[in-house]
Amino acid sequence: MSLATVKENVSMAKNQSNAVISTSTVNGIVFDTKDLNLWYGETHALKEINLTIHEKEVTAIIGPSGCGKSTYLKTLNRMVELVPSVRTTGVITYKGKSILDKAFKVEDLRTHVGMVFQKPNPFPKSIYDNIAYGPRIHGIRNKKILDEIVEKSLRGAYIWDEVKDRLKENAYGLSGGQQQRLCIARTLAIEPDVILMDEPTSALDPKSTLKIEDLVQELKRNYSIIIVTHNMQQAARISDRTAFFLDGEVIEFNDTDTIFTNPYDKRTEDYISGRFG
Ligand SMILES: Nc1ncnc2c1ncn2[C@@H]1O[C@H](COP(=O)(O)OP(=O)(O)OP(=O)(O)O)[C@@H](O)[C@H]1O
Repeated sequence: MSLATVKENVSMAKNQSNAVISTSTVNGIVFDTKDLNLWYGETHALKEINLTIHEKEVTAIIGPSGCGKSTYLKTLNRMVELVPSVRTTGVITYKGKSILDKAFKVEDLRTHVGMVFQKPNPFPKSIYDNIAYGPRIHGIRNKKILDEIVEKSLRGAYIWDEVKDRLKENAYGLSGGQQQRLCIARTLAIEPDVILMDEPTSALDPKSTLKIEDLVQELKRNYSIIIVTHNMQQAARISDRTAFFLDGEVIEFNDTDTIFTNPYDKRTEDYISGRFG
């Protein structure tokens, strides 16, 4: 049984219990955020956020340090709930279903929404086991199927040729750039729809950064990608739409060309031209 079949069965079971994750988007929108506010204790970190994330596009989130970029990203897979003092108001829908509802199981959400972090964080396991980890959790034990998933995921993250002869070696033996592509492959192995990337290249050298940027361009054929970046050139190079955050608010959200060539808000212009941040 493939991972896709396992997920389909889970989805069908959910169907019967009324908490469905649909496979199709509503008007090509994967995530729709309406009037989202978030507080960490007394800190009002997100203020009236309204944003739509479109299918099979790259959406960049830019803005100065502390403006709420990572917080927003982490609301989309509900990782932010790990902070005990967090409180939210407003609505986020994923393919039409409200994900902040308690009825929406966070484990289901995370099989559809993968995440790649700033620092590559492979498990202290072999390259093979890093990729097979998620599918095994989903109950896949068949060696042939696992082999196929491992190869497909590593190919998908453009690292197969570099590691195919050393799958049994510990992932810590890879370079930083290779580790980050391995982590992307690990995300692909759970067959998500959406990949969240929180400054995925900030710990990498320019060559590895370009490889990840090329990879993102390839991945958007099959996935919707949301990337937080401090690197303005990167946002301009690889994204279709860009949201500019400032002090917890979305100041401007538009197609990337417009944001970088003809922003309507002076604060966006000042930020992208390096006057602050
Ligand atoms: N776990 C937390 N507990 C309390 N406050 C937090 C927590 N995480 C973030 N904050 C606060 O929320 C605000 C937004 O932080 P966030 O990390 O989302 O910003 P950011 O734009 O991603 O910053 P950076 O670019 O520096 O990573 C900041 O004021 C920050 O101090």
